Amino acid sequence: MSTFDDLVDDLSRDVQRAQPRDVLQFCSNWFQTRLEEQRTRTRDLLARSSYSRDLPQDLHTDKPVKTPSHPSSPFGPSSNRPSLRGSVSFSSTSPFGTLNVPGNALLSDNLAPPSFTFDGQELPPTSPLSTPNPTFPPPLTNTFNNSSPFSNSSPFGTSPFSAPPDFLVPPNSAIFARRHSVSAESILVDSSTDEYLPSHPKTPQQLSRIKEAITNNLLFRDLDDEQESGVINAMQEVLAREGDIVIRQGDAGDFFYVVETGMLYCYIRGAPLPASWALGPQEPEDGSLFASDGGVFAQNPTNHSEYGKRVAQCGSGTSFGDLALMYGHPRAATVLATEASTLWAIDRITFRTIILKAAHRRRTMYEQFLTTVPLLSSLDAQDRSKIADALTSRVYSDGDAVVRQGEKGDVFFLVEEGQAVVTKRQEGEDEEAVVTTYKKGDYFGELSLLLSAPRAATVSAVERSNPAQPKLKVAALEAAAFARLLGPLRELMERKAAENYGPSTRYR
Ligand SMILES: Nc1ncnc2c1ncn2[C@@H]1O[C@@H]2COP(=O)(O)O[C@H]2[C@H]1O
Repeated sequence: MSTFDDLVDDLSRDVQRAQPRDVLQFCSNWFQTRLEEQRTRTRDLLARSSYSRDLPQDLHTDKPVKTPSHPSSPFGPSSNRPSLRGSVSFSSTSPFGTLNVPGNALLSDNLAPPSFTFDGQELPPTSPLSTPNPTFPPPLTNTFNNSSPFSNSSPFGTSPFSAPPDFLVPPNSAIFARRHSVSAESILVDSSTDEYLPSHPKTPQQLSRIKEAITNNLLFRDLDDEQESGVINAMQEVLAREGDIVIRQGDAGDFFYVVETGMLYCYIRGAPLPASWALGPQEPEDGSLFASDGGVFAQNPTNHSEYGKRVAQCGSGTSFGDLALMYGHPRAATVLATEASTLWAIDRITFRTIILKAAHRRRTMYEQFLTTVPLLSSLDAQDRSKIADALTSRVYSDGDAVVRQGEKGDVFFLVEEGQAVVTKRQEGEDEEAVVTTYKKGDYFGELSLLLSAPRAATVSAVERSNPAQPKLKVAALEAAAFARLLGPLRELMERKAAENYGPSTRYR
């Protein structure tokens, strides 16, 4: 098949899938994106390799246009995937598979790959946007290399799975790293607004179950009401049986999942992946949605004989499956239901056009704010982006305390809007005295984190004299993120503490 034929097939499939209102614009964007992606990949490969013979053939020159020997539908073959998966189909054989459609060009050029290790340890994949998993098992020792994820003995000859890097490059270190922030890598969000978003009607009971499941999920924190209902509308209830393989490592990303009930384990195995996996997800013969692992995991839950080492677990309220959709990589891990689980699946388009876009908007807003914070002026834009991704906003009513003297401190705050007042009770005194006030761009709450000591003062929202003034709004940074992201500013904060606070602080 010629490159032209491949392109037309892929475009047709994507037009059919996206059902754009403005078809011409969609096609124009589509080709433009493809062109940019191909050029980017060529540049990347050239940068990595001094020998052009290492480049995949399609990056040198297009294959000649051939007249099809038989008439075929411009919309190509339809997916034979089960219903859930069938709603977004992928070509597993085309080097221009649909992961590279407009809006899915997730990897931009000139990216410094994020750190793959943390505290000297290699870490399993964790989404920067997902709810942190408190029960994370021990760190994974990564055994991946940068060659194809699939076995070289692939029976598929020149299939893209055994070819040199393409858009389906094997997951690089980025995928496996604990991502401390989205901005460690560039994520291009979909610009198109005319994407067709699926809608699956829900009963009131289902709606309240979903609401409950997403309450503490960070991925949903940036959504306004309309966006949230768009996502909820698009969700499909999926029941996974014990032993079902919901996601298999190396497959293309199609859905993102929120766990309502149940438990799933994530496994990673070293490369090369079995050649048979290159065929993509196989439809289970018994007609069920997911293939089963046949109970193998029960024999050794921490080390699956086929899927590798257990690296994470996902219980109620958590989510998984976002990385491949965000970064355009193959699935970084296999996710297996260890008990009957109720999941809510969100398709790739909805995930990207609503959830990622909201996250992106939020990040831009924080990045802008952080440029106004004097404390952070020595940091570069990338460092500020990382901080932006770790922040969450909180708004306080007049008089409400953000932190109280004597309490344990595990959060650092930046004032986004409004004013705060600091009061402190000195030793031997009953009365609290006002010691200072804070305005936009100021920070507080660093002392207890720096000193591992209780809060040294109480910080509250001021009583506003004019209700038209903004309420106190602060951006909160959890202790772990504070240590990680503001570590370089420790000395500066200590010096400021010595200058600004009374003798009760150790820095004086
Ligand atoms: N005089 C002060 N003494 C101690 N903390 C102060 C003072 N003025 C402002 N603060 C801030 O109030 C915060 C209370 O929580 P932390 O002790 O974590 O960090 C403290 C400082 O950021």
